[in-house]
Amino acid sequence: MSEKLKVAIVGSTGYGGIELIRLLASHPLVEITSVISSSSAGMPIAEWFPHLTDIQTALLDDVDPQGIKAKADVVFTATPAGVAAKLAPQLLDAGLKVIDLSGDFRLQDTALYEKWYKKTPADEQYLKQALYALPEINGDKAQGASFISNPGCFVTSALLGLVPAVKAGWIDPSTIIIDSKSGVSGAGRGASLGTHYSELNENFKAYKVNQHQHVPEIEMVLSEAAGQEVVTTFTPHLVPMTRGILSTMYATVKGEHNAADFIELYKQFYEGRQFVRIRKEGVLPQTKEVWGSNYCDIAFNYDERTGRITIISVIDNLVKGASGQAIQNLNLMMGWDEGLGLQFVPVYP
Ligand SMILES: NC(=O)C1=CN([C@@H]2O[C@H](COP(=O)(O)OP(=O)(O)OC[C@H]3O[C@@H](n4cnc5c(N)ncnc54)[C@H](OP(=O)(O)O)[C@@H]3O)[C@@H](O)[C@H]2O)C=CC1
Ligand SMILES: CC(=O)N[C@@H](CCC(=O)OP(=O)(O)O)C(=O)O
Repeated sequence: MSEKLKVAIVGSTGYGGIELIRLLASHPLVEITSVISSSSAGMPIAEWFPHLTDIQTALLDDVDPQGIKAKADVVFTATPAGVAAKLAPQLLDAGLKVIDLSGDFRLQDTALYEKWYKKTPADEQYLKQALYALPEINGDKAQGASFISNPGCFVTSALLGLVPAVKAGWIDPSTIIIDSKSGVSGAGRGASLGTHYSELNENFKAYKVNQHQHVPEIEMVLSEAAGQEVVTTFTPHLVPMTRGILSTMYATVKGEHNAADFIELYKQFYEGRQFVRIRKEGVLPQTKEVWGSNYCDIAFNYDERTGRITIISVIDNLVKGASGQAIQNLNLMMGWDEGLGLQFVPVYP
């Protein structure tokens, strides 16, 4: 058998990094050769995360681009906003291929990044090198890429549900409203006031209404699909569950199209793609039905009284919303089947 591709993970002790380790452990063509930590180098990762005992026995490495290059060919950066903006250029200069899970390279417009992320943007020279890749929408461009920017979790759930209808001109893009609910692992592993148990348990709240950093990313892709500038209303919510995003999208239908027509349109659009499943009419998706998997399940309801379509999508934020999608992008980058190492049946119940 030919040698496996060597990959490294920066941010391996965070939720996205730990999920990369879980998923890549059964990837047939990939070997994790370095797990990296900015705060705990030298420590065995399994000591911190005992669920990795006998699975990932390596010691955590330093964040050292040359050292990473000595061990790996591809590196995932699963780091907080602002970190990859500085680190990815060093990794690229060291000769590594990079897949960044953060928002640092998703927006080409640096002023837009500064406005929504409130961080210093990446150097434009490196921004231009990044390919923003949502596999089912523009994944055909990923093969041979050296630097991929992975989409956001809310963004993935919203765009997979909206792009086919926008591209077909079946909905009025100016009427789109996106209402998303996320499990708390979406906020990462770090403790914060808003995410600890007694604040979260038995609670349900909206946050960053029309101010979430995913707004410009959603609008960037919808505008391209529509061929005109699209602005949207986006409200994220935090739900007291660990994993999962459910997005409900509303829009006014243009022309005569009912739910059955939408089902047919989406089936055609996603034909041959492994990870988008279109539901039968009346079978609404639940987050549990994609838990631990790379699937995005989508359903439709058309209301004749209002002329609006309601589109509901579910994903696991840590898989299709982050690490699974990053591996799907790695597969496409390498020219492999996009589903390699990702064909998990959702965990149920
Ligand atoms: N959680 C989710 O559902 C999703 C997350 N994302 C994005 O992916 C990225 C990672 O998210 P997530 O794993 O949840 O976040 P976490 O906060 O759980 O983990 C981030 C990790 O980054 C490491 N880190 C922090 N600062 C640095 C630094 N200066 N240099 C190198 N490493 C650093 C930390 O580990 P250490 O101290 O060991 O270095 C930490 O464990 C974020 O940008 C997030 O927005 C995107 C989609 C979904
Ligand atoms: C529940 C929760 O807090 N979710 C995170 C989404 C994290 C994410 O996807 O981060 P990027 O900015 O890298 O896209 C949030 O709302 O900020």
